[in-house]
Amino acid sequence: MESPSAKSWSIHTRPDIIRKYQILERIGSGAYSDVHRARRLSDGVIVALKEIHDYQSAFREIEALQILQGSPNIVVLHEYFWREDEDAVLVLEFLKTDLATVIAEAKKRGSDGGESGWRLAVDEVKRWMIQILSGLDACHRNMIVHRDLKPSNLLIADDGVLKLADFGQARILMEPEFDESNEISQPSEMNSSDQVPAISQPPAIFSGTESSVREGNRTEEQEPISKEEYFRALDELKAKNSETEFDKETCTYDGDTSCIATCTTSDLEEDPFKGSSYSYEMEGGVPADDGQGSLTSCVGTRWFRAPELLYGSTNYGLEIDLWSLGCIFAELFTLEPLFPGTADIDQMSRIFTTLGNLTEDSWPSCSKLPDFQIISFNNIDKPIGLEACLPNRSPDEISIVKRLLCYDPSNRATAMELLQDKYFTDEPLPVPLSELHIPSIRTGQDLDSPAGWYNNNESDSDMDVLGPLNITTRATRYSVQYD
Ligand SMILES: Nc1ncnc2c1ncn2[C@@H]1O[C@H](COP(=O)(O)OP(=O)(O)OP(=O)(O)O)[C@@H](O)[C@H]1O
Repeated sequence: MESPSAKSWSIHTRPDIIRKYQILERIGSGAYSDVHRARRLSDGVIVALKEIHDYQSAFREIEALQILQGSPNIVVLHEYFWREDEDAVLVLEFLKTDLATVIAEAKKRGSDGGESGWRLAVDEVKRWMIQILSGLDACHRNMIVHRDLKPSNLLIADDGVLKLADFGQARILMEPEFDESNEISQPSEMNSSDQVPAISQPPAIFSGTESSVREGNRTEEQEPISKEEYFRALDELKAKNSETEFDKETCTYDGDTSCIATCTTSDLEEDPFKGSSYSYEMEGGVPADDGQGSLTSCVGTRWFRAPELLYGSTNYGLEIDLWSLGCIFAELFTLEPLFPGTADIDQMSRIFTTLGNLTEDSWPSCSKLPDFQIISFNNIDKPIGLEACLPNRSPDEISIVKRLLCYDPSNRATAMELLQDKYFTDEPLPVPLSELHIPSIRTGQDLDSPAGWYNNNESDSDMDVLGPLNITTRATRYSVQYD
């Protein structure tokens, strides 16, 4: 596969795009995408053109965004261009900044001796949290698991509206309930081969238009569903997943998408503690979401990755996003990443050091996780505890993070449940959007990726306090101990 940079010029040569958009500067790039700011010629509106160099990511992003259109906290997809022989180009609403920048700026204000010190005001934090929860609730109501939630994927508009973005790793776990009143209208000019939900082959010609973008069929206004209903649906899904027929049509190989490494036995064959092991991209393509209904554990960004993914689970659910959310909320409270692991085992060590060992007591059936028998950690007698990681935060704030960072995924609070938490109706009330501090720029760096962070920060790891780790390797098993 060509590198993104090798292809990034191609958008300038696409007549279908330059006929409608004046391409301005490149504003960002991800593992498999280049993003340009552009002006829509018809009305001068500024948009973001996201050129995706990977078929699977493009497919996933378009599919998820079409389902979620209409949800206020999801990035708007205006239209897209996709021809068989070219990269997909998504026309997205342009969003000036992101939550990583909000956190970085607040931290900078603190270090500059600003009055708010090293924290975001509680009423602002609440407004950010509500928006993130609303966006995630929309995803989960549609059985879409985002799989890469992190502050830099939470984009922010000028008016303070926060939107979940970067759905390149998203998966639809099952079709949302069919609701006739929200039936998707296809544009008259599209024939059946153009219909995105049926993508299982490389696209013929896709040029979605605003009118083709599916109305979000479940939004915030919908009736809350109970946790029981939610997990019943999930159980049904998992049962369905185990049937080999499941998902044959839509499950294909990730290939070399922006897959972030997980703790698999193959990782362990290399030294997992190499300080520079920040290269997550899989070489040669890893079979992922294997077409047998299993999902890949190779998703997300390490710091926000749930324990079940670190242990190689391929049968996970929406709850992996809830773990990421717990990490994001903790970071909003402290302005520091909660578990900034330098490698997957270091990631696990940080989690266990804080929350205690993962055992059958904390998560019945955890020993069935694929890599559970392969890696063993020393017994941690006195975990640090989340309270210690969230100094000077209120019991309600700590409780919210605790409700998300549960080992047993079924114990994690859903986004909908958290939206009803009294924390959001207690004083101080969330500020109106207009009172949020919106950074005027984006840091331009993926501050919540290990590479970005380590380029910019001294390590203040709790592991430094604990001393170096000892790793004992046995034939197929790793044992991790603290000195
Ligand atoms: N709608 C948008 N408005 C403004 N900037 C955007 C928008 N979408 C993406 N960007 C910018 O482009 C960068 C890359 O986009 P994105 O994260 O969606 O791509 P990716 O290839 O999926 O990234 P990753 O490697 O993090 O998975 C973002 O960090 C952001 O700076």
